[in-house]
Amino acid sequence: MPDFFYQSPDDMIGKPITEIYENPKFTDVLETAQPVHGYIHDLNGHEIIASRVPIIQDGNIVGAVGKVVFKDVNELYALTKKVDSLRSELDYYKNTMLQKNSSALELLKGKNPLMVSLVDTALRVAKSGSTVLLRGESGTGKELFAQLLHSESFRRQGPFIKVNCAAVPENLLESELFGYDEGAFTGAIKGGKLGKFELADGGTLFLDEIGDMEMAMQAKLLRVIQEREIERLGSSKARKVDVRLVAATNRDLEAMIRDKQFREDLYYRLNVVTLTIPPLRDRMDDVEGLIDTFLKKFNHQFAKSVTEISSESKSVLMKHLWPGNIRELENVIERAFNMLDGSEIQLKHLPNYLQILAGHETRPFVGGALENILNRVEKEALIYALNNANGNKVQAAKTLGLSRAGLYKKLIKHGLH
Ligand SMILES: Nc1ncnc2c1ncn2[C@@H]1O[C@H](COP(=O)(O)OP(=O)(O)OP(=O)(O)O)[C@@H](O)[C@H]1O
Repeated sequence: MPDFFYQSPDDMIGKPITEIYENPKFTDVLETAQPVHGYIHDLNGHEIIASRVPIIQDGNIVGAVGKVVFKDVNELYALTKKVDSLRSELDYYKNTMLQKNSSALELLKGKNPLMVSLVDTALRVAKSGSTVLLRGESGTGKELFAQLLHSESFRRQGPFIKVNCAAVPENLLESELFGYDEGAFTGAIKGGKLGKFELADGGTLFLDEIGDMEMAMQAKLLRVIQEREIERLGSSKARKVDVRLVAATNRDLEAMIRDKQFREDLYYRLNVVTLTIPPLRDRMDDVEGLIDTFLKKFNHQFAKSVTEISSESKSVLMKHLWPGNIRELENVIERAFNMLDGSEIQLKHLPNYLQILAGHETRPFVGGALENILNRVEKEALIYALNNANGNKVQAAKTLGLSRAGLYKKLIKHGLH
């Protein structure tokens, strides 16, 4: 315990506080009667975190108490770092738990031959430690594959850290990935901050939506992949990191390279092993199994016992093209759980855009001229995207990869405006 006052208690008792140490702040509390918690304060050369609280008797201030919460501000910074790292770990375990205790492997095992061989390849690749690029439409299960690559690797005891490159503002991504040293920039937390690369040391770093990373950041990432070391912002010290990289995207990276939006050299570094996850419409033989998985998951989550799904509903689910893939199917089942009161999912528990399929004899892509089929599919995708975005056209346009004007044109064409 540091000596804050450089005097013995006997020398201090009974003296005015202003004679013990220079602290006009402490006397504030006697005047304002307002408690202040957790402020950083220089106490005779020690940077502490303290609280001050008034003592009030019969409505009058009779004194005040000051309490040192952290005797050295660096203790708090160390704690913040620890919390940061624990939070990341917690996210990973929470996610795993949310899969209702099923491992990624259990979930990904399906009937579809394409998937069976993909999971087989993933299991082999998991052990190698090579960088993996996961490709596939949104909602196909790329993150689940990333978890599989981690949990089946020799790094499974290490951390699994995810960064969504599209969700972190461009100017923050660098410090998010590489961290920073104290004083790196205005507003930087004292004591610095660990980046995700360092947090993932000994484990796996999952870079989701890598196609949304800015070119300048891509160059920095490339350097880290090549050197296997990072430099925190504001530091010139290189730090070795032992991280297995898994990246994912639903973007057309090859087209982006042609448009000079994605670096070719980074592409080759990431593309050591590529796993392309098929869209759900190409593996309809897995739909039934997935429905069962989600029934179990939501029975558990909602404490219900839904055991049936009407044949009409089932046939609609087998007919739909699932532009939102497994995420869409999962949402549809979750929505049904919110609607039903009995133990059977019926047509009325499904969203409107699915109910209208009940009258159709076939899937939209069966029968007729290709142009008509594409039109039907397009219309369904529009309805789905709008529905999923709660009618928000800007968001729906973004999901569909259309400009706003482009979306309006298509809505008019299908009479959906
Ligand atoms: N085989 C599966 N069994 C059960 N749930 C699955 C399966 N595959 C995916 N899911 C679930 O579907 C949802 C979407 O999966 P995930 O987030 O892995 O997709 P994604 O391809 O990474 O999507 P995005 O590109 O939008 O990030 C998640 O809730 C996931 O748990």
